[in-house]
Amino acid sequence: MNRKVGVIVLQRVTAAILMRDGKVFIAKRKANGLLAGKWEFPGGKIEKGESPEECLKREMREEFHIEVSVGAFFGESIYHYEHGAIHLLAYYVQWEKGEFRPLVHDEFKWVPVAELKEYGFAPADIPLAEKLMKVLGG
Ligand SMILES: Nc1nc2c([nH]c(=O)n2[C@H]2C[C@H](O)[C@@H](COP(=O)(O)OP(=O)(O)OP(=O)(O)O)O2)c(=O)[nH]1
Ligand SMILES: [Mg+2]
Repeated sequence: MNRKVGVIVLQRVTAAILMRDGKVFIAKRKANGLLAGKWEFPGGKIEKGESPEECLKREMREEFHIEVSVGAFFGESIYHYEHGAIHLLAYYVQWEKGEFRPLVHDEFKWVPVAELKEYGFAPADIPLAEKLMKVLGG
């Protein structure tokens, strides 16, 4: 369920922290639409009756054509955009099968954690990227 904070409703959104060989998977949002051209940890809005884990599996299938398993909770961030407030929930995910195919993003990349600061992330992601650099950035 989305959480109501006073009159504000937080839209719950999942984000995947997917690592391979010390690099993390990030994706660039489309050049048009919300947060155009910003980098993000891919995922999406949690639908009614869905757990965050189920949401991430669905989103990674819909957006990259891959199957993942979802591991530990990594961290969260609340951000108030003009288009609404979001509660971003990040989980470690593991690739299981399928070839990466960007179906809704303009681009994706595997980047060394220490280089995350060079990318223009969606504002809600910045605390998560910073946490990742602190935990894994070496
Ligand atoms: N997936 C994702 N969304 C993010 C991140 N950071 C961030 O601010 N957002 C915002 C953008 C949107 O306001 C909201 C939902 O993201 P989304 O556009 O991926 O939602 P979705 O996949 O369910 O797509 P749609 O059905 O709305 O088209 O969360 C992030 O790291 N990952
Ligand atoms: Mg999405």
